[in-house]
Amino acid sequence: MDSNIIDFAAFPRGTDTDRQSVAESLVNGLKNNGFVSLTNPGFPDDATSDYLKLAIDFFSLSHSAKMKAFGVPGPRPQRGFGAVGQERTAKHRKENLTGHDSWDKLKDEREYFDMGPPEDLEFPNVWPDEADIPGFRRRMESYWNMFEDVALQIISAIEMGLGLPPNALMARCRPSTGELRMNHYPSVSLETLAKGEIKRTWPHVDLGVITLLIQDTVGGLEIADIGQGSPENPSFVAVEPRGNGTKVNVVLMVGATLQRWTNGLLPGTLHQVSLPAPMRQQRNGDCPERFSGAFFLKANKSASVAPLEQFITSEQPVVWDNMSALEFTKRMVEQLY
Ligand SMILES: O=C(O)CCC(=O)C(=O)O
Ligand SMILES: [Fe+2]
Repeated sequence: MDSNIIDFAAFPRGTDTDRQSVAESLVNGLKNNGFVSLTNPGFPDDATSDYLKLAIDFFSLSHSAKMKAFGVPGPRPQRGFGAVGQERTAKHRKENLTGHDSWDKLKDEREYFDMGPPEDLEFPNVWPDEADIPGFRRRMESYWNMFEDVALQIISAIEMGLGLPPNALMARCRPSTGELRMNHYPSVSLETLAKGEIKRTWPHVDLGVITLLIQDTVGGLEIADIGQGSPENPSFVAVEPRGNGTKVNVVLMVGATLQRWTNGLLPGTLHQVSLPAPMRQQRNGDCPERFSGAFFLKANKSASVAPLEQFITSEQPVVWDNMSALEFTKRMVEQLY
């Protein structure tokens, strides 16, 4: 895998030639490596580090304060707080069961908070008490808009890089039902992780269109190397918080919806959260706590998750069911608990 870092600055601001060049490198990176790391994705200075600081503030609340924003598990878009072990990412991938006798034992050692569009009345957000964490709701709503703006710019770039007419993907995204998440991985003993039933996050593909992922400096995010390994035994490569001395602001991943829209041309990014690279040879001790943030750009609720006609050929027929993006979310989320 090459360094796979793309400077996105020229896409929103450059000439047509610059924009085309960024768009093509982005799509080639997604096709060949399954993800890309972006510098200058378009966030205001310090926004991503401030977002991670807000995550620290939220997860430092008492359990009872966090539970005031509890997100009831169910077949619907995820909202609110989920305690450690509640979401079972392992269940999204049948290969994760290999060598284990029950799904119930495969757990993710992480807690999380999810919010959907600020104005969503059908699946409203749930919030902690303002008195417990003043300004949390206001700041999250503003971050949601910030992440959505950048994600939609990236959709324009992907559209261009794929040679699609303008709006071909955008029309299925807007108004988006994106979800902004914060993750906290508590400190966990290496002995617990070595048993193989509990992971920080089990291998999975996110279900939205694209994911923008930000992480603190602990490390541990790993992405399957396309072309290496097999579905039963993927070959994971660490995606360090900073690459080649360059400040990488965001990791861009392909979700299951975009994989479907492109009929598999852009493969869904298989990823997991494992030990930070320097701890791999260690047997004893604790893996330090870690924080990350993700924006899952999700399609308009009524958009289809079927491939665009441009990607359907006799060699590459459609292999997935057609349904609305909302139905797809419900089916996938239902499997997670
Ligand atoms: O924490 C990370 O780096 C990845 C989190 C993740 O995969 C997710 O929230 O879907
Ligand atoms: Fe993920």
